[in-house]
Amino acid sequence: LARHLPCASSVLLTVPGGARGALTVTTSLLKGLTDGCIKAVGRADVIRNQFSGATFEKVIDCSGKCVLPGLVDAHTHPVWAGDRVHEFAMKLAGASYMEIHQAGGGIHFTVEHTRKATEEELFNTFKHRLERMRRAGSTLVECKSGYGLNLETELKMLRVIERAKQSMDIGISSTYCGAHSVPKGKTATEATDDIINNHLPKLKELQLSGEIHVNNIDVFCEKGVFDLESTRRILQAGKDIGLQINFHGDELHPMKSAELGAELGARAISHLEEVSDEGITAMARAKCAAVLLPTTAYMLRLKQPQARKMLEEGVIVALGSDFNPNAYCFSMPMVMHLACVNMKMSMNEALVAATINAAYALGKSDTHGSIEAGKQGDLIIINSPRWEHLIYQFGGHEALINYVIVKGKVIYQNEMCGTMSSY
Ligand SMILES: N=CN[C@@H](CCC(=O)O)C(=O)O
Ligand SMILES: [Zn+2]
Repeated sequence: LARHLPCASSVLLTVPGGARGALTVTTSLLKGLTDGCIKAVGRADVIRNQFSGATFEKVIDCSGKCVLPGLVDAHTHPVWAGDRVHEFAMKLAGASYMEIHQAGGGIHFTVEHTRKATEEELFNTFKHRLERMRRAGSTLVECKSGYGLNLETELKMLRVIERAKQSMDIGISSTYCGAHSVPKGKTATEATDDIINNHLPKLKELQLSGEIHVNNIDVFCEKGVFDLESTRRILQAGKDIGLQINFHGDELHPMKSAELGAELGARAISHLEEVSDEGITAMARAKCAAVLLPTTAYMLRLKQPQARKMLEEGVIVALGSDFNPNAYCFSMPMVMHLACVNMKMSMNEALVAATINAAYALGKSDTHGSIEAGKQGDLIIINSPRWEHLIYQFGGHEALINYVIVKGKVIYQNEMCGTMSSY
């Protein structure tokens, strides 16, 4: 069924844990998704023989199309109320991200609105955003809390994420990000103590009772937000209750976040525009993934993270949309395009970063991120015989993504894709 699969990239081979893409597969057929998992990948004739007695609920003819792994978005902030389009105008007029933040806008603005919103309102907008992400090809998404900053609202956000995890056909890795900003009225040390003494024990209790299932702990390690010492304390306390460390670091100022993350055994660090050379070496050695966020560097006109140097040094480079009220982008195809043009990644490297390496950043590369027998059947089908069109057609994915399949179930079929290829 599948005519083309993406070709291998050397980056892929650096992924530890035996994770590989479908990229060594020279097959022309993929068939037989049951129990949500891929049963076999191989040549058409071999698979036909192997499954000659089997029946299929649905057979999709992929002649002239490409089958790719579902895209993995390794960094999003999708639960919030109140947009910040007015701040976009301020930034275009010259205000910096930190100027707006320090004047009480930015994250603080969103916190004010999110605290006031009901759980139902937050769930409805979140659901709609996840649907838009799926239509852009994402089948596994990391979702953060972080617009509550007090225990009550952080838990409200985590419950909303949990509800989507249980009820929607999309993979979610959830992240507690109570240290996204220092709440008004508290110092960073007071906020750190509150998180360690109140938030995390409650989280542990809810994890144990099975009410929520949080995967990662996050901190915004930045000058004027949480310094290195507070970051260390929070991340260590999160690790102690079983969460994977996955945090914001070295974005606007060099903080030695990468060095800290490598030392603490972080699974991933995001942003890294200001990472040091030593930080890059430490991340490569510690197999700590770098989650690069091209939309943010673009939107805020930041210096680009050094993707090429990271790749050359063997860092596992992943990509995320960073969807949030500052960077309003749902689309991993757009993110891959920006990564290629602005960060000088090749298209193969960008695809690897948006699939298997992003899955690695979430601790899920054994089950997600590539087309392999035994892995979860998360796929997208592109209406073009060359998969590179997904990146090349900037903003064109709406007409290119023909099907989105999660756990072997078609969850989106695009009526815009007729009989003609979209190229
Ligand atoms: N840098 C910190 N957090 C977000 C921005 C969140 C916001 O501005 O609301 C980010 O990853 O870009
Ligand atoms: Zn972020």
